[in-house]
Amino acid sequence: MIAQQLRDSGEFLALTLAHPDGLSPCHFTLSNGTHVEIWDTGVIYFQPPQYGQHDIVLSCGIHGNETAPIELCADIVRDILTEKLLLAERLLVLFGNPAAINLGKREVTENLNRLFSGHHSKGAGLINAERQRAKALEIYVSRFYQHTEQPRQRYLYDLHTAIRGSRFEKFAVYPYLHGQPWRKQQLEFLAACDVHTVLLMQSAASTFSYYASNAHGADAFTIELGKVRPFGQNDMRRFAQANTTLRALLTATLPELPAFESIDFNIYDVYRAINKQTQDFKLHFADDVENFTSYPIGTLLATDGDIEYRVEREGEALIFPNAKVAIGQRAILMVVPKSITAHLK
Ligand SMILES: O=C(O)CCC(=O)N[C@@H](CCC(=O)O)C(=O)O
Ligand SMILES: [Zn+2]
Repeated sequence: MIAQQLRDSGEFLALTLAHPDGLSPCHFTLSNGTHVEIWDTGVIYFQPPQYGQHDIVLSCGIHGNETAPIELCADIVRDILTEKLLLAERLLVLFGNPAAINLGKREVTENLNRLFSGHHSKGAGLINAERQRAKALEIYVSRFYQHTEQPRQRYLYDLHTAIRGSRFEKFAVYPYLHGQPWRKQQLEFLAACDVHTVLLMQSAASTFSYYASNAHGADAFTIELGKVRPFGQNDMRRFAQANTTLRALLTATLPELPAFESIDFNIYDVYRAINKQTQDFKLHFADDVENFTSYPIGTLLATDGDIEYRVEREGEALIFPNAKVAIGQRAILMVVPKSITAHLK
């Protein structure tokens, strides 16, 4: 019944949103031979009869109000289920937080993207749906990657949108690699997605992309596609290149990509994170100040009780400023331009 519905309509997102708290596993095979398994609400696995060397996880809706990537992934899933897109790689698609998507909110109780790498079970433990979901998503990603002993290339692209506008509308966060070189080929792939701005994290994080990178050796990124808008209000033409390039990866039709040239990129080092320590945390710039804005050295950025945070370095720019985060969490990332011709592989 569900299988037939999905084959006809391809509406896995609608099915997910109708069952935000869980969906019984089921599986079926499309007439083109692609095997489909639903592992849970928002969790769908595809295995084509012949597949290449790439194990690809596409995730979206880790934050419920970041709708452009949800629309993009829902379209890809629909096209696979209705056999318009002939998959050539193993693929796991995740709609991260269905209950938050239904509410049109970033989170229900807690920020899901701060709960990975076991953070879901720290402190009070698995006390809410987001903590349980983070743990379940880790299990699904592990199951997907551990399918075979043979070495395969693992990817995870976690698609988001930023709360604010951004001077560079599309950008990626490259998780901390613990001193390993950044991958040129992945930067070329991002450029093909029309993502030319990359932030290099310098420390471990509790995000989904860091988890996939660190725990599974995946090439993993958080990719920001524009600004938060309600469903139906996204100009998807702005993400057409990301859509086309991801589909080319899935169908093994990616053309040879232009070679990495540092001139094509804005690369930034994440130089420091400012964490909120008290309820008095306050930003000293307007809500419409965009990501990547920089101010002269000494400018007051934020106060937290008696603590003042000022611009420390020439060219330092602000990313993801948000005074509403929970105490203890990052309220701004500060980045500085970097040249990375060395330390690439
Ligand atoms: O615009 C914002 O303030 C947040 C947008 C967003 O959700 N970004 C991710 C980035 C994750 C990472 O650092 O890799 C997040 O904050 O979870
Ligand atoms: Zn997000």
